Amino acid sequence: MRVATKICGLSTPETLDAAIAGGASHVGFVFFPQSPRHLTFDLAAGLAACVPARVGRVGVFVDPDDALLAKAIETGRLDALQLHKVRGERAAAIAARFRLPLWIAIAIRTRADLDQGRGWKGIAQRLVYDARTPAGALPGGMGLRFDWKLLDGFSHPLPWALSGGLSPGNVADAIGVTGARMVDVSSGVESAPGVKDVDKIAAFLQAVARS
Ligand SMILES: O=C(O)c1ccccc1NCC(=O)[C@H](O)[C@H](O)COP(=O)(O)O
Repeated sequence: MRVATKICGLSTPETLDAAIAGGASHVGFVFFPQSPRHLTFDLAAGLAACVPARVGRVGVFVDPDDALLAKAIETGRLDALQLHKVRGERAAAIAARFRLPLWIAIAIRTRADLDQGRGWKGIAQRLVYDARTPAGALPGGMGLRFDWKLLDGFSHPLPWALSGGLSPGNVADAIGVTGARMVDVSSGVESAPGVKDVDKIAAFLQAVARS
């Protein structure tokens, strides 16, 4: 079965088209003003209108309030919400109010970090294993990877995606080592922070399709 791929942090029609044409299963729209990939609601609306029904639109948020979520869901026509730095109770309230699948980002540095995933059963639909970033840095999109061997033998409580520091050059290895059925990339398909590169997107998706 083909490995699903989310290309995250898209912000132009050309790079969105490259992701869709290359076979991405999901595209990620970031709603976090501190990020170089942050989308205005107008931009999100324009991009969302170009995404076919077979491709999922995932909104990426850092501890968002309801007003941001409501506007982003409406303009970005979101199919799922990826949440960073959100506690269980708050996430449950978001799920109850907005009735969309939750993808929870788990920041990984040690094997013990993986265990946090167990608390999300019954609240989230997917875990996104990403590398823990330094204090004060963005919680994602930093091109940092964790030790994939930490996933060896781990019994995953939920469907999961592998994220953090993936690139066209290492994604096949990453899939081979971890057995991931879904991968997520942002800076590995950029030429500068926030600037996606159509050739890198195509190369990444080709590498995934070959694995
Ligand atoms: O991408 C961002 O700017 C971002 C900002 C704040 C929270 C999350 C963010 N991205 C989340 C993602 O899903 C990225 O694809 C993931 O962290 C992997 O990024 P990278 O290591 O650059 O491939």
